Amino acid sequence: MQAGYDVSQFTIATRESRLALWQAEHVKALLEQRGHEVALLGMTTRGDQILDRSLSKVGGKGLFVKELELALEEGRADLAVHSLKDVPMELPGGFALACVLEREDPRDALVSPHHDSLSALPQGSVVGTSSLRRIVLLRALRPDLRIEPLRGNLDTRLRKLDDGQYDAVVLAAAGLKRLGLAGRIRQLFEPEDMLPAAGQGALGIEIRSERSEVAEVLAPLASQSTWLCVAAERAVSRALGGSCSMPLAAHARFDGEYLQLQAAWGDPERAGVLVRARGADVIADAEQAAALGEQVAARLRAGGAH
Ligand SMILES: NCc1[nH]cc(CCC(=O)O)c1CC(=O)O
Repeated sequence: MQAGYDVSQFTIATRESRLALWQAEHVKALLEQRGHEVALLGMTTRGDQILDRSLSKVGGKGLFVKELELALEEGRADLAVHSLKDVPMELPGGFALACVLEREDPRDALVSPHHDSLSALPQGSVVGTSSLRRIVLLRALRPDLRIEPLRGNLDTRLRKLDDGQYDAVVLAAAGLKRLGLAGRIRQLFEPEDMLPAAGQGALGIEIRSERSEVAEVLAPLASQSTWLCVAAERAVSRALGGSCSMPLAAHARFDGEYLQLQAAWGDPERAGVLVRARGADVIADAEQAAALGEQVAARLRAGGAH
């Protein structure tokens, strides 16, 4: 144990969107069940403030985590809870992903006031999303749709849909379910049709690497099977230098022995160019999972991804 830290009491740094607060409260409750005292430190990040431009244009995933990392660095908080999908592949020096919790539904969902599925949308309907991954995958399924930018937290996106600005929007099922909004889902896309982003649906807990006593407290919250899946998914993204400006999808399934990994890459410059690759192997640890991810990334590259 390190001097100067009280290991029975923890502060969680969190963004203040309803989803981020739900996720932080979830981890708080899990730690409290184990007898720890936990406080939340809410903060606004640059990613929450910039709502008029797509993430890929303003600096990517790191925008949501930097302020939280500063709080960890300055000792104002001991851990930060993130949607793993928003966590960059390489953390800055001194920070570590201590724990990944069991994944919620990793699928994308269609929400629409008047239509039951993507295929039921009339020709030329307006679909809202700013995710480059969702844009290229939607184009592959329905080239006739008009895809319009949509940013903001979940509540903002649903409000814009309800205001009539879009015929449908595509959102992560996990966020909707966590906020009690599962009733708004009209269609859950099978991963084969709309391959999820690396880490989608999983929560990751970040700490300062030197705080091994915090890592020990978090260890019992971890899911080994989710850890192996996201190790493979994130390795695909890391190998391709993935960022928000690259349309990239990676999704793994693990049956306790065998890990199946699928990935897709779209050309940001040339609409319609979509490369898919897959791989599978018996996997026993995160290094092997990452190696499988690198293999699948190499297959994407061989198919034209760069
Ligand atoms: N990029 C924003 C974001 N980050 C995590 C989630 C949802 C929940 C998750 O994947 O854990 C969302 C919303 C969305 O993509 O619809």
